[in-house]
Amino acid sequence: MSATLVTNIGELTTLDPDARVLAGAAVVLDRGRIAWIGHPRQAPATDTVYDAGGRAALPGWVDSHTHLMFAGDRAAEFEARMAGQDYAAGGISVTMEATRAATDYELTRLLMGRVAEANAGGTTYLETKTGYGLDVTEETRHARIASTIVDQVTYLGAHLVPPGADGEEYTDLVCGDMLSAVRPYVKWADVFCERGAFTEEQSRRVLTACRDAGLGLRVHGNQLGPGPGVRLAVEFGAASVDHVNYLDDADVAALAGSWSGWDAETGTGEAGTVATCLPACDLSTRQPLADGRRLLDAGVQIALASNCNPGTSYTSSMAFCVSTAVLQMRLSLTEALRAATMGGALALGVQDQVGSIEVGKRADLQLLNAPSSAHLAYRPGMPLTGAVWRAGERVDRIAVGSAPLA
Ligand SMILES: N=CN[C@@H](CCC(=O)O)C(=O)O
Ligand SMILES: [Zn+2]
Repeated sequence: MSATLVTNIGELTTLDPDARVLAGAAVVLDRGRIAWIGHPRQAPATDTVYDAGGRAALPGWVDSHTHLMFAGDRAAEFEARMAGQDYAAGGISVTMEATRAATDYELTRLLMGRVAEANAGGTTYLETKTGYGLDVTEETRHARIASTIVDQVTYLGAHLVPPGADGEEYTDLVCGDMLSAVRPYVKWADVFCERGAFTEEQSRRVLTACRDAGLGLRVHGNQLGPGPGVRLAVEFGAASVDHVNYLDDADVAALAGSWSGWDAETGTGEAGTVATCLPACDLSTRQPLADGRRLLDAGVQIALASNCNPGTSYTSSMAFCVSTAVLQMRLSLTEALRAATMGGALALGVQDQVGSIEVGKRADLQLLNAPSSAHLAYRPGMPLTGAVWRAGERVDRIAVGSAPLA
């Protein structure tokens, strides 16, 4: 792989610990890493030069919460919701049926198409979950396929008790044979702790078994109403709790307390539980937007993620999440950019590798078709992604769609 100089960058938002924003900068990408940052006139010689033409550059998005391993869609459910029906966890079983019926080839193609779409929108680091298999064979198949395509895979056997199964027996399976079978392919485990999905007691069993199996933990919590998800996540030292739409003062205090050993100035210390806000999902389910402002003001580290899935958030656009966070959640642009990059990296435990433009980190960056990153919120919905490099390679030019019609 040859070294590339990206030069004539109008505004370089590094999101490094000093929050440096450089005017008229250049970056060298070498062997998949960021090798140099500075003034174009001092740049070392490279094989390739890319003239950014005064465009803005920033780190690639880190999307720490997706459910990309699925077949089929649920447009009819979406339309019914827009006509007034509430979202219910039971819709997951519709996707389970379609996904179980898809071949390995079909699932691989669908997942690769979705990753390509995300890359083309500036996402360079992706987590995805299982959770539409819901039996030992299918959860394992989905985890195996996903592990060959995305950066990190999360085991979500505890997404829904499949139709016809007994909740307690199914929880035993999630904690037993299913966990053993998926274990080689996953780094994290998650549980949907919510009315209509898994109870506090069942969630506790899942988190205990998965922790004992050496997996890092995350929780879907407080999405559809107040509940024990946030409290459990903090108690178990989960890396993140995601959704966080309905929080009481004790939930916010627990999350803030988990960050007491963290130095926000330097971005070092003992990480707590990241609160992951999913604004695209909140809009698509007509839930109140997660109160990222309140969480930040309390000292909680937050992430923004797409939650791309066919039920509640069929978009992988992190730019859309960033504009919504600024326009509707009252985050500053810098707070939103940080949450969509370093916040996601923290939630995935890879803050030393990705999430900012710093020498030594993976060469993940995006150029905007705009002179400053403010345009992401200033011109919402516009096609602002210019060029995207992941580990030093361009990934924005793959013409592949995620939803083949035949
Ligand atoms: N809340 C649980 N899981 C997904 C929705 C999955 C679905 O409805 O298919 C979510 O994060 O929103
Ligand atoms: Zn989710």
